[in-house]
Amino acid sequence: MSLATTDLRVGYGGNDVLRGVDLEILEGELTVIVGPNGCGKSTLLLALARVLRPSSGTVELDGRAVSAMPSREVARRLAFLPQSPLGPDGIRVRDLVARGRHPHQGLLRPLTAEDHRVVDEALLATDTLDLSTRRVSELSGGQRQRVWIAMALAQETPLLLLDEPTTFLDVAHQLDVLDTCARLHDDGRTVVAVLHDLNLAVRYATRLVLMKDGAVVAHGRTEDVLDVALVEHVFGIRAHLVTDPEGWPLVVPARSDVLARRARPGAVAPKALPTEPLTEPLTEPLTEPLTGPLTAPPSTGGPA
Ligand SMILES: Nc1ncnc2c1ncn2[C@@H]1O[C@H](COP(=O)(O)OP(=O)(O)OP(=O)(O)O)[C@@H](O)[C@H]1O
Repeated sequence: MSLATTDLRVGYGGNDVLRGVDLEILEGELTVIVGPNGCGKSTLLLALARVLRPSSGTVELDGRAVSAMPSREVARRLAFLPQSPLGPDGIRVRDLVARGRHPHQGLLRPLTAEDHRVVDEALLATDTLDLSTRRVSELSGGQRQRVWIAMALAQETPLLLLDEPTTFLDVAHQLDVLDTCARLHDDGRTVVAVLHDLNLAVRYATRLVLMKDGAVVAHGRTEDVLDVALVEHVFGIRAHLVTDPEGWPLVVPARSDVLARRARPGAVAPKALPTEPLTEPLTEPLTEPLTGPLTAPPSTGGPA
């Protein structure tokens, strides 16, 4: 299952957002697309999923132009979770997830036992089984997001395109969703996800795509692409590349000029976890209270 774009230009109302994107999504890889707000990540996914028609260039799925493929055939090969999916009014969780089976069902045929098994599996994988009789409209943002992911999983496609699947999720559920992506990848599926958390992207992606201003500025194996100068260029920030205690690379933004004026490094020292019951607050007060205006330049000029 390969997906590739050639000189892809696509946008809205006659204005191209993507400015000639050449990209190959390799089969069996977990590709993560990162880039600043408005750079065209969602637009790229919409074009890959055949929702947006290119103004020029092509998107090819297994060597065939997606624009020439019937919707049902595309839906059997790729599942697409958009950024803000909309479901029918009043639909319940299980019924929404079951809609993922549509490309596999005959016209007006009821769900088979196999369909029900796949729906159950998708609900289980996204920790939404206990929500199955609830109305989707009455769920929290994070619960709803997991239900939509379940629907995409129920489609059982070799290729999954997920636009910000971790939005609205607390950190534990973000990890659950990304672990699910990693498991799907381990099972041989091709996964493409847009993520905003660069560090989670680096942990989970086997391939990384960096976008800026409607163009792909770098793509390749995560370890080859990850470069602090590139991250600084793409996001317009200053950053440090460090290693976390488990050996993972970690991109840490350098403190902003505003933060640099607010406190000196070490003013609030991290404290080890207490072995005794807490008798005092975890945060230590500043040893020297701030007396100057918040906007005053640092007296020391920053860290030594
Ligand atoms: N429906 C639309 N009509 C007109 N312009 C649009 C539409 N959707 C997106 N755009 C514009 O296209 C550009 C790219 O948007 P896109 O949603 O692809 O960016 P993104 O990288 O996914 O951003 P974000 O990280 O904020 O989700 C932006 O300038 C945006 O304003």
